[in-house]
Amino acid sequence: MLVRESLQVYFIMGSNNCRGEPLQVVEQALKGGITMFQFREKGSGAKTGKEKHSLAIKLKQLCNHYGVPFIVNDDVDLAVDIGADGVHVGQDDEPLASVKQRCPKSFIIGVSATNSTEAVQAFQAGADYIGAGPVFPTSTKQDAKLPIGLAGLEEINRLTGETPVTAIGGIHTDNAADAIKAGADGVSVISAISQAESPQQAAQLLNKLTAKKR
Ligand SMILES: Cc1ncsc1CCOP(=O)(O)O
Ligand SMILES: C=C1C=NC(C(F)(F)F)=NC1=N
Ligand SMILES: [Mg+2]
Repeated sequence: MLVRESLQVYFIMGSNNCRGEPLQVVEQALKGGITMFQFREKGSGAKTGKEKHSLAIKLKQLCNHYGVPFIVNDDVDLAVDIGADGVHVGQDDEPLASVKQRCPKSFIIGVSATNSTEAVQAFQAGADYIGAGPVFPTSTKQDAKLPIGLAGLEEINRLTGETPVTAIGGIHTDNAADAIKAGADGVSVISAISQAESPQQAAQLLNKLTAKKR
């Protein structure tokens, strides 16, 4: 499976990001055509321990059923333990080299970058993909840094060579195509799908807006 293709519509969610039942929201998003899913159980009201573990397993099974890669945010031990397809780590998490040592060779390992320096470091460390952002203002991540804008996204894409890049932060149907035009290989969203009236329709529309002209 090519990571670049899987990055087209990358839905990220935790139980505290959605109004409804997490499993129902993710199933709708899968039906709508998300191409990768990240379990990000973080922030106020997030589950922990056994509750988090069992939700992760249920969501992984759902993604497996739809043939969509299942990625765990931050929690490397959980990702390895439940047989996820990969893990996403931030700058202040464990360094990529040591994460790699603890994960199966087949793991997809993604790294966050909030500026060009971090993006180049991730590229040089051999990240399988880079999450560049926040591109636009977002209220979903409490400690999000200053938005880098489309110019910042373009610069990161210029500097990271062949490493796939996904744009994250305030991405919605009105700016998703701009992110692709700025060179991103795909978009990552939380609220655009998790807070949508119909997560399925939101996913469908984002899939259309991010399809690369062949
Ligand atoms: C996890 C994360 N990292 C940078 S911005 C962000 C939150 C994105 O949420 P939304 O898609 O609702 O703006
Ligand atoms: C903070 C994050 C930044 N980027 C990404 C992704 F979109 F997956 F690359 N996920 C995160 N959790
Ligand atoms: Mg690139």
